[in-house]
Amino acid sequence: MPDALLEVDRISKRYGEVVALREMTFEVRAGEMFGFVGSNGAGKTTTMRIALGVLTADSGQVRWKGAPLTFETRRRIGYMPEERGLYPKMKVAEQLVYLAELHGLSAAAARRAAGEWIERLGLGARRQEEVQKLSLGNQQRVQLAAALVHEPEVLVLDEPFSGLDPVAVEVMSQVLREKCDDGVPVVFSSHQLDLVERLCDRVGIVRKGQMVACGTVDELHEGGPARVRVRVEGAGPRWVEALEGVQVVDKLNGSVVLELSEGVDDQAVLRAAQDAGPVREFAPHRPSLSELFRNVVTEETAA
Ligand SMILES: Nc1ncnc2c1ncn2[C@@H]1O[C@H](COP(=O)(O)OP(=O)(O)OP(=O)(O)O)[C@@H](O)[C@H]1O
Repeated sequence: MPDALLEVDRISKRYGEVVALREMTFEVRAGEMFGFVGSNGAGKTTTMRIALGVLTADSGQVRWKGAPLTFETRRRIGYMPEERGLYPKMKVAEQLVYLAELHGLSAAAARRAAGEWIERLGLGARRQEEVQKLSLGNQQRVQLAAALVHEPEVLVLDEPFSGLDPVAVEVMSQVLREKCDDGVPVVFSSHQLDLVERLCDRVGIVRKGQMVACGTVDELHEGGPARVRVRVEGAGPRWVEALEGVQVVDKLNGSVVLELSEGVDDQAVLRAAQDAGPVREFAPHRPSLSELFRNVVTEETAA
């Protein structure tokens, strides 16, 4: 397993009475895309702000390559804040050149990098427009360019996909994947779980300021109850209701997803299905990230 590049180690943070983070912990490795998911108010933005040094933690530590983050190492992070933070009256190209120079690039290198990202992100026709006059999605493209223009060694992006049209989602996904392939770790938060599942190597689910599950989607499911997806032609729900320790947890395009309690023999379920009618589908069911997330949120509500 490759070494962690960015480590968030037991970070806690309160805002007055509100406990925003409780020992939040995770790590991101070279070339890895890490998806950060959680309900509204779970603590994602707070974590990212602390990782960036925009906000200080009450306790815990953020490390880059094993050493605590310093002002210097923070400059190597490409950040896309949730509140976006562009200068509204500045023109697109001017803004990107300015931000690149702020990160230490020479004037010539800044102009070159800004020009490259403007083209890459499909902003060529907008380069001389004021940011405030752009559509929300285009402003977001500029924001991504701003996070990338100084060739960062790690990318931390707060909801980079929100509000983007499908083409922009693809452009952004490709850019992030390329960065990962170059070895740059990418962390991003999102409520679009299908997208997170499709793009990310690993996922962290945050609940009430804590990391409650972290790993690949397969790892997150490990140890969970067995599930099978079954489609019996022309059969209603009766045959399942008659089975002990089996319950329907989902319905998908004419199939049902069954959860089997420990000790239930899946072959007995198959036989019961065959008795009910012609079986057109019978397969192990791997839960989607949305399903896993729903389980966590349900636990939260029940807690
Ligand atoms: N400046 C602040 N003052 C007081 N409380 C705050 C402040 N910022 C955040 N909080 C609280 O801290 C908790 C974590 O908020 P945070 O914005 O980190 O969540 P989030 O996971 O990013 O949510 P969302 O998905 O809605 O963006 C919430 O309870 C929020 O109300």
